[in-house]
Amino acid sequence: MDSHVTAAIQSTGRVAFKGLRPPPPPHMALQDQVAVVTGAVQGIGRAMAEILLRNGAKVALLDVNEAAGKSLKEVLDKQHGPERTLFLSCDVESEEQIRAAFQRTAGALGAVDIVCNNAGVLNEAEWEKTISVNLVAVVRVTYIALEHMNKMSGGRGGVIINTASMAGLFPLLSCPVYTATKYGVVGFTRAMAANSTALGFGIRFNALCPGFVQTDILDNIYERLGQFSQLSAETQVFVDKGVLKTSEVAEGLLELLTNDTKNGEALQVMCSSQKYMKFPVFT
Ligand SMILES: NC(=O)C1=CN([C@@H]2O[C@H](COP(=O)(O)OP(=O)(O)OC[C@H]3O[C@@H](n4cnc5c(N)ncnc54)[C@H](O)[C@@H]3O)[C@@H](O)[C@H]2O)C=CC1
Ligand SMILES: CCCCCC(=O)CC\C=C/C=C/C=C/[C@@H](O)[C@@H](O)CCCC(=O)O
Repeated sequence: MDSHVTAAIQSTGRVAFKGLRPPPPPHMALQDQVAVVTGAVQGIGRAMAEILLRNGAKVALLDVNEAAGKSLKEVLDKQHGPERTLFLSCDVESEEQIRAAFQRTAGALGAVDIVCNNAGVLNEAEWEKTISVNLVAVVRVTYIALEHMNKMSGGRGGVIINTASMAGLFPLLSCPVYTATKYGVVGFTRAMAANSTALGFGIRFNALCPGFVQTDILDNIYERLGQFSQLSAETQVFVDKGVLKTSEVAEGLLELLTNDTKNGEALQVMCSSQKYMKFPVFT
């Protein structure tokens, strides 16, 4: 039986039907934790911000899209109260803007406990931009986050979750550069996790690897694939097999945040299941 249904029966004493079931109880571990989410105003990032807020965290929403950021903040203020979120216009390609965003978050919401490196783009024609946002910026944000969170330099530790993709585990032939960035994110995450254990950062690092998700990234696939657009039909075949809702990806985030046994893992989020990637062991 679905575990949410089981939980609903236990908490209400009656059978809850799918679609009518009450929301799961909040994870107390996230209560009043301070999270920074990049690419937070729409798509997967927005669903991440929403699940964090529902579970009691305070969230700094970082994004380049100022108009969408301001209107999302208005919506979230009504649901959770104005003191629970902060919208910060921030381009993750700018070290200066990231530093300012972390300072403002710490000042307004408190010391940062959680970072979700989620901002990403897919444009095989502008492939240098794709590497810059999807991989270089993940490293940049992570190193600035370490200055705030590393237990070895006065921080209090925490969790960093990087949004990779199934394309970081299995190559998507229509977008080789996007695939390379996501393999890079998985590799960086695993290396930082091992570093953290070796050097005592007190920070867990994990990668979230969704399959196709219903967001704007799936619009205009043909244009996004540039010289590989002839393969768009092949990619569309994969898309037609099933597309996730952003809320399903957010459930994967919750698992990685709250399961404190996980460090250096890549969680595959697919339509039929969630499972941890089994990596070969190097001896
Ligand atoms: N939609 C999908 O099928 C999948 C998406 N992903 C990954 O999930 C992440 C989120 O993507 P989606 O929600 O699908 O896309 P989306 O396009 O809906 O959202 C991306 C967000 O990132 C922001 N952003 C882009 N460049 C930025 C920058 N330089 N600085 C700050 N913010 C920036 C955008 O303004 C937007 O709000 C990306 O890393 C993507 O690669 C992973 C697997 C599947
Ligand atoms: C061109 C649009 C890209 C959208 C952005 C993404 O990151 C999409 C996700 C990329 C790849 C998805 C692959 C999904 C594969 C699964 O359907 C399955 O074939 C993999 C099964 C692996 C397993 O079960 O071991």
